[in-house]
Amino acid sequence: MGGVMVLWDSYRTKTSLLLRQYAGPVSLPLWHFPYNILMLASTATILLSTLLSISPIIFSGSSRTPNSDSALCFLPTHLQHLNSVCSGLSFSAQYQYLPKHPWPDSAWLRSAIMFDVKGTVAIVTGALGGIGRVLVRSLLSNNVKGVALLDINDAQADEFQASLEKEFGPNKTLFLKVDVTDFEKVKDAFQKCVDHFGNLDIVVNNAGIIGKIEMVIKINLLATIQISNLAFFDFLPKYKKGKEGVIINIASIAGLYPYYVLPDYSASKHGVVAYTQALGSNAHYQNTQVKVMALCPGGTDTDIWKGMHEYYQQFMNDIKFTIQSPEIIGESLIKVLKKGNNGSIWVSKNDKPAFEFDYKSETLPILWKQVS
Ligand SMILES: NC(=O)C1=CN([C@@H]2O[C@H](COP(=O)(O)OP(=O)(O)OC[C@H]3O[C@@H](n4cnc5c(N)ncnc54)[C@H](O)[C@@H]3O)[C@@H](O)[C@H]2O)C=CC1
Ligand SMILES: CCCCCC(=O)CC\C=C/C=C/C=C/[C@@H](O)[C@@H](O)CCCC(=O)O
Repeated sequence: MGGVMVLWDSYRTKTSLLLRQYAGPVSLPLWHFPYNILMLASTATILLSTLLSISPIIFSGSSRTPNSDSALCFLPTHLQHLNSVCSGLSFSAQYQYLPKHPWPDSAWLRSAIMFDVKGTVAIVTGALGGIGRVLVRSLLSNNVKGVALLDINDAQADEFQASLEKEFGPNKTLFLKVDVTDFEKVKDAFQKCVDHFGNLDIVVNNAGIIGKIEMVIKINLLATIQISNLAFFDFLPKYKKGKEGVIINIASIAGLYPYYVLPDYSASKHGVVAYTQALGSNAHYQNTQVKVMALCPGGTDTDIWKGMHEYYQQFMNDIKFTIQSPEIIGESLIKVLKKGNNGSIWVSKNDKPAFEFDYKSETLPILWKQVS
């Protein structure tokens, strides 16, 4: 490979490994330098290599905290070269994330590398609930080919499908009555979805409850893991229409902070977040080209709150958080689908569109406030 490569990563071992395996004639391992120095070094590299007419390859390898310091920067004209190099590096997911800094960027570049929702097929679990309905509508307004609606409750399925048909045209949805804890039925539903729509690109694990502990763990955590595995290993790699498939797990901000009002629910959602980050590592991505991300809503106005045990009701007033309208979760889903890095965790609260969760800046101040 001809060119200049600049690598930075908080994980020195991985970076060294990559250098050993892939580095070109000139490589600059910069793991201990502050971000600003790295950016300067990268700028100089781009300028120099452009002068010398060679291709600069500049990327970070931070798979754990894909945030501002994991920016991947390159010149549009070198995209092809980058593509070929990155595909051999298991880093291809990283260039979904475009820099939050003044590197060359363009509408063309973004559209060339963002996940394209148009024409895809999605499965949404818990599709008839408050958030589920919004997710389905949002996918359809973004021109997906079809959505399979999975829910244990079929009471309003016909009515909901009829309203979708009126809004988005015929044959866009397939309702399947499925309990997500019944894995055989889930597998059957996945196959029916593929038979019906011809492919499968997006799986949204949204079904969730508060209630009896066993059911909370089974539905919120176990079923999310089982369905993600089914999608990740069996269905998405085989049936995705484009380069990538995507799994989005709907967790909660109660999966990011210990939510003492609902300890078991909070535990189940922490599990979902941890599982998402683990399966969403680039070591897995390189085998399947499937991204795994989580979206964590804040308190949202749906029927889930009705399932709350009366013991916990007494604490509700202790926690001051705004209850947002479910609508914002639809917009957030599309943002995460298009822009999310593999393994990234997103928050959507207080009626604001999703932002990527950064443990360093978000968790520590709140935990500090709670203990002091
Ligand atoms: N509403 C809120 O404040 C927040 C909700 N969430 C999460 O969002 C997701 C959706 O919740 P909401 O729409 O608020 O609740 P919801 O109660 O309105 O909807 C949940 C849907 O899941 C379905 N469902 C329940 N058990 C199922 C099973 N075993 N198999 C298949 N479907 C099943 C229900 O029939 C219902 O349609 C859940 O995972 C929840 O934990 C996360 C953060 C905040
Ligand atoms: C009855 C609960 C229904 C379950 C639906 C949810 O997922 C609720 C999640 C909503 C609120 C969680 C609040 C957690 C609050 C605290 O841990 C707090 O200290 C963190 C606040 C930080 C923030 O606003 O992001």
